[in-house]
Amino acid sequence: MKPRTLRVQSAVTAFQPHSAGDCAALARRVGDDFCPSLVCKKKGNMTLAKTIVPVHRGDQLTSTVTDLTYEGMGVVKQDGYPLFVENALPGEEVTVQVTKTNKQYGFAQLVKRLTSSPDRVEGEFTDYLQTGIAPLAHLKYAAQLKFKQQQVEHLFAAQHLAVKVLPTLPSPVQTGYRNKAQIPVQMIDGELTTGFYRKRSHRLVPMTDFFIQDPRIDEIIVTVRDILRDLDIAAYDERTHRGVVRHIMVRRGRATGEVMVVLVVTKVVPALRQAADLIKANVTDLTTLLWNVNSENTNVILSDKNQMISGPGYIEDKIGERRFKISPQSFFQINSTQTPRLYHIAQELAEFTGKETVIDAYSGIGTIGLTIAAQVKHVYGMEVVPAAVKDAQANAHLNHVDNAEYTVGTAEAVLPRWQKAGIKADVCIVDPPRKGLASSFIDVLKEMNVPRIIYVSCNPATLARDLVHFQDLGYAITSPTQVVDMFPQTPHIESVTRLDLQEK
Ligand SMILES: C[S@@+](CC[C@H](N)C(=O)[O-])C[C@H]1O[C@@H](n2cnc3c(N)ncnc32)[C@H](O)[C@@H]1O
Repeated sequence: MKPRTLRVQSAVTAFQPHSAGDCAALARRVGDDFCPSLVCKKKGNMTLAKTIVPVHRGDQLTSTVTDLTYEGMGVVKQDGYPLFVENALPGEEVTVQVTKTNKQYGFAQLVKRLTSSPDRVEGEFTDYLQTGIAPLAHLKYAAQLKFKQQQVEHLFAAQHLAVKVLPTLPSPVQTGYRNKAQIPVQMIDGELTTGFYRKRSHRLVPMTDFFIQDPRIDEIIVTVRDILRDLDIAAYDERTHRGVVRHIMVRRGRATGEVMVVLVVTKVVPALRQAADLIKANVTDLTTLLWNVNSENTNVILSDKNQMISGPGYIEDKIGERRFKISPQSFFQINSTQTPRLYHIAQELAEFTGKETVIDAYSGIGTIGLTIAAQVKHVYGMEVVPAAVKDAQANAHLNHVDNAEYTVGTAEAVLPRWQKAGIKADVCIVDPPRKGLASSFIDVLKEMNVPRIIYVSCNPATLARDLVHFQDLGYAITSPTQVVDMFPQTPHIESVTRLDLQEK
């Protein structure tokens, strides 16, 4: 198809007669569904503007990138209609071709970069950008840190939250930092192939260097892949539901060097016995090997069915001076060099005196609670994954901590039980997953009059929502938000904020 070439800006003003397409552009500029032009209004012509898209698939346009989305894509606008473009940075002049349009926004592909941003890292990052492994790999690290701080500022401003956001704390290690990999496999040209899914798809981009993972983990994945290839063990095909291996998962303790290999399989076939022998012989630093049997038609990677093949079924790693047992299903912070710094910030903000009863909500394997246990009177933790709670209990023992206890259950179900039991907490540290806190959980914290909250967040959008809820209930945000870069080269944002219940 021959590309249509478009003008970049429409010159319509509020008083000029204009076409339906221009109505759409004007409406978008003021963020309304209807054309705001006085000419239209006079005529009573309230065009439903958002249904008109000013570009079509195949169109080419040349424009300046105005912004970077929270997913790290450049934004180019045609008459106010945003197009998202991979590998395009703010300030760069680009020619793009439209690949897809929706009502509110579209996607376009870079055809040519006419100017380069001073923040651009020279190099070829296409695989990382298109799979979403490292969507910010093309942005200099200092600019990544600024981008994350600004993302939080924008989200707070949108919720009218007057909270200062401190400059992002850089990660000591910016590539090769991930201590865990969950790598999908597919048959490509008859061979079991490792890689990563192209964004918004399950099409595998073949890959063996995963850039942000511990390089030893990358080596182990290739070793395991070659063993599976030699034994003709097929990758699972989610369209036909045939094949065996779905994912290769590897965890490696940064401080201990202990290695866990988990093959996620649909069924345990006889050839896996030989695979086990070869993995044990060739992964010389192997600590434990498991099969995780997942026969469901699902995007969830691990089932709860582990079959132990060798070793104890877990590895150990250290955060600061403490040692932690980590099972396959348990959450463990993936950036081991930055985790102690994140916890230290939370601890400093809490200003413990030794007399506090602390709730460690969303406690995982107990890493936060056990890190602070020596500075407080008692820790109560709750966590939804039973294996993680077992690990937390074992970790209390391992670290000679006798003032911490852990309960299985959702935070929103366990907290009301503790309220009924008369538990009085001085501080609650929350560290929820990306969906943030259940609103009923926040309500119960207020009913229990928990005076101080330390909010460790991995999603500033839900953080902003939850801070508004806390404020509405009488909490004040009493610290700036400290952004901590746990995920270099990616747009993921971790932060810590303190709130205090205000006296009436
Ligand atoms: C971001 S992790 C934090 C874990 C731990 N604080 C740490 O630093 O390692 C969130 C944890 O919340 C758990 N989780 C998810 N939803 C939950 C819920 N509704 N109630 C309790 N725990 C939940 C997850 O299994 C995970 O262990």
